[in-house]
Amino acid sequence: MSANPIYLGVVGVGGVGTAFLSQLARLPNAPKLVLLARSSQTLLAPAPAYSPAIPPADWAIASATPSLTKTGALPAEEMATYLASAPGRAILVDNTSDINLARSYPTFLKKGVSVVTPNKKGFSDDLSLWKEIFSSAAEGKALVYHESTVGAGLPVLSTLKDLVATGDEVTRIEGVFSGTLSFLFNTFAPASGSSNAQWSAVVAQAKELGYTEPDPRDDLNGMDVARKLTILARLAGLDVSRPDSFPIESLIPAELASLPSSADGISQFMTRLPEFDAQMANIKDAAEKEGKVVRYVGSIDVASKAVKVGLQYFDKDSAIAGLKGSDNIISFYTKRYGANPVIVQGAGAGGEVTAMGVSSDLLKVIERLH
Ligand SMILES: NC(=O)C1=CN([C@@H]2O[C@H](COP(=O)(O)OP(=O)(O)OC[C@H]3O[C@@H](n4cnc5c(N)ncnc54)[C@H](OP(=O)(O)O)[C@@H]3O)[C@@H](O)[C@H]2O)C=CC1
Ligand SMILES: N[C@@H](CC=O)C(=O)O
Ligand code: NA
Repeated sequence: MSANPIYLGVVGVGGVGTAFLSQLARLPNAPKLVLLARSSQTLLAPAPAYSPAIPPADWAIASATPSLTKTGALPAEEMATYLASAPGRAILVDNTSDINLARSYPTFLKKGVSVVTPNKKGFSDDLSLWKEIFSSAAEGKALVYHESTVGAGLPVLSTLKDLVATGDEVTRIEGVFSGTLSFLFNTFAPASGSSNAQWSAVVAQAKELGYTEPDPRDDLNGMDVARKLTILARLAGLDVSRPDSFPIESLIPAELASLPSSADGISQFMTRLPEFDAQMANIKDAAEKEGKVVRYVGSIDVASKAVKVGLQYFDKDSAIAGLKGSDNIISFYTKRYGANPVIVQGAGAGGEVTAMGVSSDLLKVIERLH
């Protein structure tokens, strides 16, 4: 451990959070884990010494550790104060998809607590929140990294930031931005061979594999892709006001659109989805009749400020049609690279690959805080 230890708070121990904790345990010179929280419970290393630290292990092991302070859910303000009062620089890792925690990033940042997260909500909601996050970071001399908000651990944001920072002009960004929707269409309507899989069964499989958002309707309604495009558009210099400020094609059957957003609503949705398998089969068949496959894609045209999210047909021998598993493919067209785009491709969802983006961001913050 270095002479100036860094203190870490981690919120969220689901698919990504658990994989992140196991990666944290293997990092050289890992920061001291002093706060670990899930929706209704919080573990703290006792102040004022912030010692003993919490072992970077899964929730069951960490919460069985003696000598930790255990409480219920802590308000974000209290977490920020606890981390900011540690005897060294502190970092919050938010592994939830909670909009309220994301709205509190400015509170952490103004107090000098850096933020690392795969949570898209803070960076894709109102433009005012985006601006407040970065002005608060400047005010608190803290850092913000969110690579896994687009393309999971794939180097999507770092590539775009490097292109922009070195004076290239990004003209267009396009591709497949959802690991879940990629997996669904690659499995349900493969470009080679055939599949008898029912849409609802593949949705259940994507949820089981940890590809979907905590609420899979956020993937199927196109909002997850819209949020990613909002983040990319903003980094490319466009002032997108909100993720619903452009048209988004939803794959949620109209009859299921008004189910509640609660856990019970998710379970009702998953139970009733098989009733609508024929609708998705029709979409697949319509593409097949033209000798093509259907895929869910997005694009940003920087000059016209047009952002599009929805279904499109592709030739079976195209790169997008040939994607496998949960792969994303993201093409950056720029002035410098001309007609041949910079392409980033690989798994775009899953606990381990998403946690990798969080862990590598954490390493960048640690390096830059010293
Ligand atoms: N899964 C993936 O492939 C990818 C995920 N992401 C993003 O990563 C984040 C996490 O996803 P994932 O791990 O799959 O989600 P999960 O649903 O598996 O886990 C979410 C975790 O957050 C906790 N949580 C939720 N709300 C709060 C809150 N208000 N306070 C404290 N803890 C809370 C939950 O607590 P509890 O355990 O008590 O329920 C749970 O531990 C999301 O923002 C997602 O968009 C990004 C890229 C890819
Ligand atoms: N649910 C998302 C997870 C990554 O952002 C997806 O499927 O792409
Ligand atoms: Na990424």
